[in-house]
Amino acid sequence: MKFSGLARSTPLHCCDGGLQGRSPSQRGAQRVSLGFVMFVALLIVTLSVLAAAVYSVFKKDNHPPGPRGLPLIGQALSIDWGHQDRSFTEWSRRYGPILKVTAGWETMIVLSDPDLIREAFNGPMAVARQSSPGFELIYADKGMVFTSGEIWHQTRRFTLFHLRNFGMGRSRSVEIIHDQIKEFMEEVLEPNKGQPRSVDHSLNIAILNILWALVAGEIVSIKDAKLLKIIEKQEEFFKEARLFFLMANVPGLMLLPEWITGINKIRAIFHYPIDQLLLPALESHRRTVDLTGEPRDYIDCLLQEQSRQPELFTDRHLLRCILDLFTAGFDTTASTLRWAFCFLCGHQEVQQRLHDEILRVIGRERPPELADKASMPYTEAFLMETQRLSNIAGIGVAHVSTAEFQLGGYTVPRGAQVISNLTAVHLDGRLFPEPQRFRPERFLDERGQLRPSRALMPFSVGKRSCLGETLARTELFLFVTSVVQRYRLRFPDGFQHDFAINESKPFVKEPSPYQLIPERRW
Ligand code: HEM
Repeated sequence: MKFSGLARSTPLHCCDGGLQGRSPSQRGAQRVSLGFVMFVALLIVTLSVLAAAVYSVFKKDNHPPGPRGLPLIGQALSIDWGHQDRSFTEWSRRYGPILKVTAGWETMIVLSDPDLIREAFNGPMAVARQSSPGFELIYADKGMVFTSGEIWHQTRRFTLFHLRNFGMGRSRSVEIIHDQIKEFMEEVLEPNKGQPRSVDHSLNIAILNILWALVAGEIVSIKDAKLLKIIEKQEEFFKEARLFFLMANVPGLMLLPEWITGINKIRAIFHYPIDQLLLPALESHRRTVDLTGEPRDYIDCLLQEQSRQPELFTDRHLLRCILDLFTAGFDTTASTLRWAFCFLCGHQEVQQRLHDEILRVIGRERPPELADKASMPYTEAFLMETQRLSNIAGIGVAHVSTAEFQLGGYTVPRGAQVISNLTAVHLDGRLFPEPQRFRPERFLDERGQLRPSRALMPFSVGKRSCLGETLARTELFLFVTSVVQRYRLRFPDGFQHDFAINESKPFVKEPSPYQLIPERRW
C-alpha cells in the first residue's frame, strides 16, 4: 500500500520512451502532468527566492543599513580590494557612520565614527580576526596579526614584553635608529645635495634594518642587495594580493584555474623572504642560542619559548611572528616618512616653522633626542597632521566579532568583520574642518601647546591597536627632526605635487612618485 503511489508515478519520471504503447490521449495527459509538475517546481523555486528576498528586506534583525549586493557574492565585485576605504567612504556618505556590507560569505560592519570605533575595539566582542581557507597559504593562521584567541593573546604579550626589553622606543633602539638616519643622510641625501632625486628603497631598508636589529641582532648596509630584493618581493606580493583578498572573502574562487587565481605565484612570492632571510637566520640562531641564558634578540626569545611550549611555538609560528613585525612595521613607517617629506617640500612655511623649533630646542650641533619631543609641540603637530592626511592604513586591519553585540543602536552579528574606516574619520570635516588642507596648527591651542584629538587614530585603538606604535613614533620623530635640522627639502623648480596617492601601490598608501632636492642648511 505504502509504495503504490510511487509505483503509479514512475512513468512520469521517465523520458518520452516511457509513454510508448499508450493511446494519444493518455500520452497527452502524461505530457500535461509532466508540464504541470515542472511548472509547480519552478513556482516553488521562484516563490522561495522571492520569499528570501522579501525576508531579507523586512526581517527585523536590526543590522545596520548598507548597499544591497548580488545574491551569493554581495558587494564582492564593487569593493576596491586594494583601497577598501574608498568604497566604504562612499557608502558611509549614503548610509551613515555604521553600515553593513556583504561580500561572499563575509558580513562587514564598517565604522566611520571615532566613538563607535573606540566602543567596538575597546570592548571584548570584536577582538578576533578573520580566518579563511586561503589564509593558511600565507601562514596567517599563525603569528600575531591575523590570529585570534589564546595563540594571539600569548604571542602579543610575549612580543610586547621582549621588544620593550630590547629597547623599543628607548635608548638601545634610539641608538640603532640614529645609525640608520646617519647612513640615510650620508648615502642618499648628501651625495645628491642640490640635485633632484627620488626617495628610493634605501629608506625602506633603513627602517627594515631597525627591525632586523631588534629581531636578529644584525644590521646590513642600506644598499644591501638581499634586503632590497625582499622589499621588492613584498611590494610584488601586495600587488598580486588584491585578488587574494577577494578570494579570502569568496573562497570558492580559489577553485578556479591557476592562470586566473595565480595562487602558486602568490605562494612563491610569499615564501621568498622566508627562504632567503628568515629560515637561515632562524637556523643560525638555533645553532648558537643559549636556551637558558640571556637572549640576544627576538629570535632567541622565540627559540627559548619554543623549548618551553613546543606545541604553540612551532617553527611555522616563529616564522610568521617575525614576518608580522616586518610586514606590519617597515612599509608603514617608510610610507609615512615619504608623505612627511612630500608635505615638507609642498609647504615651505611649515618646514620653516619646524626648523625654527629645532634650532630653538636642539640647536645645530647635537642630534635630536627623544627627550626633546616634549618641548616641540609644532613638530608633534606636524607628524599628527601627516598621519591624518596620509592615512597609510586606511581601514587598519579588520576585527571579527566573537558574539552578537549592540553598537550605535544596531546589532552586530556574531562572526562579522568589524572594520574601522580610519580614512573617513580623518577626513571628516566635522571633526577636522577643511579636512583636505595640510594645517598642523589644528593640533595646537592658542598658546601653541599641543592639543591632541581623540578622533586621530592612525595606529587604531583598543586591545588590538598597533603593537609597534612606540617604535614607529620614535622613528618618525627622529627621522624628520634629523633631516630638517640639516637640510631644506624642496621640489625641483616648476614641480608641484597634488598629494595624490600612488595608484599602483595598494594597501599601504604612499604618495605618487616625486623627486626632491635636499639643500644643506649649514
Ligand atoms: C607609521 C607606522 C605604523 C602605522 C600607521 C601602523 C598602523 C597599524 C594599524 C592601523 C594596525 C591595526 C590595528 C587594529 O587591528 O585595530 C596595526 C597593527 C599592528 N602593527 Fe602597526 N603600524 C605602524 C608601524 C608598526 C611597526 C613599526 C610595527 C612593528 C614593530 C607594527 C606592528 C604591528 C602589529 C604586530 C600589528 C598587529 C597587532 C595585533 O593584531 O594584535 N606596526 N598597525
